[in-house]
Amino acid sequence: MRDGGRLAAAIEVLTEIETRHFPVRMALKRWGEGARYAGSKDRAFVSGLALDALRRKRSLGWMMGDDSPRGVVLGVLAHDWKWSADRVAEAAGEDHGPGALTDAERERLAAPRSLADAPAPVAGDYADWLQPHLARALGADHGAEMAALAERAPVDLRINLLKTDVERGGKAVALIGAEPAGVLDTAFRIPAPGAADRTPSVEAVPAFSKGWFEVQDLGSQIAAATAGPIKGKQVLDFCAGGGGKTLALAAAMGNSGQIYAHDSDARRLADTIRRGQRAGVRNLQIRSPIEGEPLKGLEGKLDLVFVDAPCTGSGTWRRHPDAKWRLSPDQLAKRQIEQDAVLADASDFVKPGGRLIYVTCSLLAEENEDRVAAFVERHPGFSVKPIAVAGLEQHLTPEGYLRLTPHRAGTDGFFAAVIERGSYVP
Ligand SMILES: C[S@@+](CC[C@H](N)C(=O)[O-])C[C@H]1O[C@@H](n2cnc3c(N)ncnc32)[C@H](O)[C@@H]1O
Repeated sequence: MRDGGRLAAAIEVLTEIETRHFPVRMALKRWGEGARYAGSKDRAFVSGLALDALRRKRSLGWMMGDDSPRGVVLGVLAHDWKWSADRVAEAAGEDHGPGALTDAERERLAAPRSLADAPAPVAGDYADWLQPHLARALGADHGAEMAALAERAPVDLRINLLKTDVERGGKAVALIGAEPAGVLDTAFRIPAPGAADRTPSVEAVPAFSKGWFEVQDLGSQIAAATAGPIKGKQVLDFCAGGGGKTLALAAAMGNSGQIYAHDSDARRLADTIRRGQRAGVRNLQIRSPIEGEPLKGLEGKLDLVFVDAPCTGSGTWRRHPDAKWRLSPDQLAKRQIEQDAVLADASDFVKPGGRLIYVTCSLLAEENEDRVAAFVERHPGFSVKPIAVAGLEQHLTPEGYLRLTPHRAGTDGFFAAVIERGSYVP
């Protein structure tokens, strides 16, 4: 495909998302199915362009004086991808392109409106209603944090110590451009690809098939690391989903003790079995809701119950930029109700003296500190225990919670709190 056709395709995908409310992955899939002539480079170009447009929809719309899919796509090319105005004009005017530039578009490409005059939610690319929530959670940094959240994300890898060591694993992932990510020895990073470039297909390398590494955001790896030393322990991953944290916890356990993976959605656990086998995990039991009462008998028995709670995912908007435009105040309120319920349910399984770890990939205090406060208020037998894991100090709040944000930590946004159950049982 020539560039003009690729631009037109990205505009078509964004229009489908706007008018039919499709998630971006589905809109891209539908376009791809109808575009058999498109090669892998074309697909990477179109998806990169559509995702970048979603990341900076409001700020680029402001700069271009046009927040339609076409206006924002032209804005990405000129202001993010740094194409010259002539190159944009040439591509737009090609056969199968989105149509020649208007005089107003040429003018805005050459002299965009200044973001210094834009309201904070426009400059920071988020919905107006989120302003007080983000200002509360991120304080004076919130402009820089939202700018970082509108960037492309790197690909982070976790070396799996059940199958290899950091040295051998590190050499294997160096072949796909990964370098140590910092914070954890086992974390490696492939920088985000630029403009129309593709991320290397990490799952195609032999070391991946051998289970030597997992693809996992550094923030998610650090959230799992808040568990500290857990060799030989009884651990329940209460919201295990596809198993990202389960596998990280299992690696820390070194196949000693027992890890149970549970989720209220049985379909989400299906992948966890396969992933656990590839990763060499031998102490994993899947507790699926298909079994009726999957956790019966574990009440009050676990050393650690890990709750990777359902949340707005506001910390992951670099990877899922369409989700930030779908989030509504109603959904935020609904997630909080679910979080209170899930914490209360999970707490039944913590043994006296054991720990509950509450994690979200949200930046919002309403889903984080507020939920922990509400839980300990209703459960007097539990109290917050400041996280004390070596190497994580710089990412802790004064209360001892983990708070990761894209600008400060270079990760997805994550929150974690350790809550201890008192050892006295009346
Ligand atoms: C953030 S995701 C988990 C991601 C997963 N831990 C990982 O690292 O890949 C939250 C999960 O919570 C599950 N969930 C929602 N409500 C639940 C409940 N009441 N009990 C258990 N799991 C629940 C969802 O099905 C979803 O898989």
